[in-house]
Amino acid sequence: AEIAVVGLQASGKTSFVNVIGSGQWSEDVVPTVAFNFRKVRKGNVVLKIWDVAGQPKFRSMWERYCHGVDAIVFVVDSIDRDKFETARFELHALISQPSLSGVPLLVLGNKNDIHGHTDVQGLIRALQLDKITGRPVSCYSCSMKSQHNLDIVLQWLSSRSH
Ligand SMILES: Nc1nc2c(ncn2[C@@H]2O[C@H](COP(=O)(O)OP(=O)(O)OP(=O)(O)O)[C@@H](O)[C@H]2O)c(=O)[nH]1
Ligand SMILES: [Mg+2]
Repeated sequence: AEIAVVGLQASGKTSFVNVIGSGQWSEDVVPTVAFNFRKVRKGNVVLKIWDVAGQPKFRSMWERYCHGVDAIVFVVDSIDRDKFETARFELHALISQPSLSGVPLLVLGNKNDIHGHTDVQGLIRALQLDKITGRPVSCYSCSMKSQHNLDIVLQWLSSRSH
């Protein structure tokens, strides 16, 4: 399956790819410039992953990397409520692109190892995920640090392969 990982800066996209790619968790990850590409083998599934940068100047590139993938993974920092509104805006702007119609969407509420994080119900409300139609949409709360829920995330991604 080919997957694009997008979301605001510091939400944990590169951490996600590192953890599922090599099991490697680190506190210091450098902010991504443009994108990284990585191939990850899980059982008999190969995931081709575009890890795209989240800083504002890179967001106009998201659509290009999402075009033609089997799934879009949108990572949210579930502790950083001040950024939910921007995340909602960027997510809806992205998926409203005609070129991305119907592409399955997985929203990850990351950093749930931190006390006070927003749960799945809160994320669905804050990001208005219930307004998204015409594609499969799932939302999980997870942590790259503790690896909580990464098994179901991988299962979801593997089921997108053909
Ligand atoms: N506590 C905690 N910190 C996390 C988690 N995931 C990522 N981080 C931290 O969040 C910071 C940003 O992580 P990155 O993976 O670089 O974020 P990114 O989304 O790739 O950022 P850009 O490349 O700038 O778009 C790093 O300091 C990580 O260690 C998590 O699950 N829990
Ligand atoms: Mg990154």
